[in-house]
Amino acid sequence: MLVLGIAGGTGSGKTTVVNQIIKHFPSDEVCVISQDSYYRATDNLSYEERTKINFDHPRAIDFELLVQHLKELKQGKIIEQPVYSFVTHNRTIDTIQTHPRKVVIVEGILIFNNEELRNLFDIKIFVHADTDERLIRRIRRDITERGRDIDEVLNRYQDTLKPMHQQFIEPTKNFADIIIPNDKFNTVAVDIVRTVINERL
Ligand SMILES: Nc1ncnc2c1ncn2[C@@H]1O[C@H](COP(=O)(O)OP(=O)(O)O)[C@@H](O)[C@H]1O
Ligand SMILES: Nc1ccn([C@@H]2O[C@H](COP(=O)(O)O)[C@@H](O)[C@H]2O)c(=O)n1
Repeated sequence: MLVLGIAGGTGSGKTTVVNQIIKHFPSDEVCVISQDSYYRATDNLSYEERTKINFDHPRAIDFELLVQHLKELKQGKIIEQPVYSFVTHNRTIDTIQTHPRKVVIVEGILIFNNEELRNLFDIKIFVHADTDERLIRRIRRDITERGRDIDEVLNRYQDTLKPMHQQFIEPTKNFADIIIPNDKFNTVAVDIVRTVINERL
């Protein structure tokens, strides 16, 4: 099994890069785990209280469960990956059965921040896009796909997202084996990653 970690700031294009990588592999050879699925369950909080959570701080993530699940996949076990709702800001009651595959990809903003998780990756990739580009993408995506309005996105950006990115995400670029510049769609970099995967398998 080859485990890839793909990190990068919000809107850098992690999900897009993952989708470009996996479309060239048969579906029974690759699986994806998203850090977003592992936001902590907060059933004890009201919706109003959940909107105030700092979702860009490492403590918002259930790294214990994420590490446990990745270890179980490595042991050949099937896991129940949680399903998270960006609309309710909470885990849903659903899970996705995720099977161990030859290639396992873990993607998320903070995955290189946790040492135990970081040490489970065979290849570490950081997707980079400029700050203004990421903010533009985030505004578009969160309004069309995540049920937000412009004030929500900009307030969150100023209050937590930008400072947390500088403190917890950008420094982890130093852990990367490969940095993908993704201000424009970068098919060359994706081809290189696919070649590296094929060579290692
Ligand atoms: N290279 C790119 N050029 C233009 N838009 C992009 C690029 N990569 C991703 N996007 C768009 O930006 C938004 C955020 O991308 P996404 O892959 O979801 O980022 P992330 O997973 O890092 O938050 C999506 O709407 C996606 O289509
Ligand atoms: N309820 C939530 C939970 C997280 N976020 C934001 O998601 C970003 C990480 O996801 P990406 O797909 O963009 O990597 C992160 O920056 C959180 O602020 C949210 O808005 N609401």
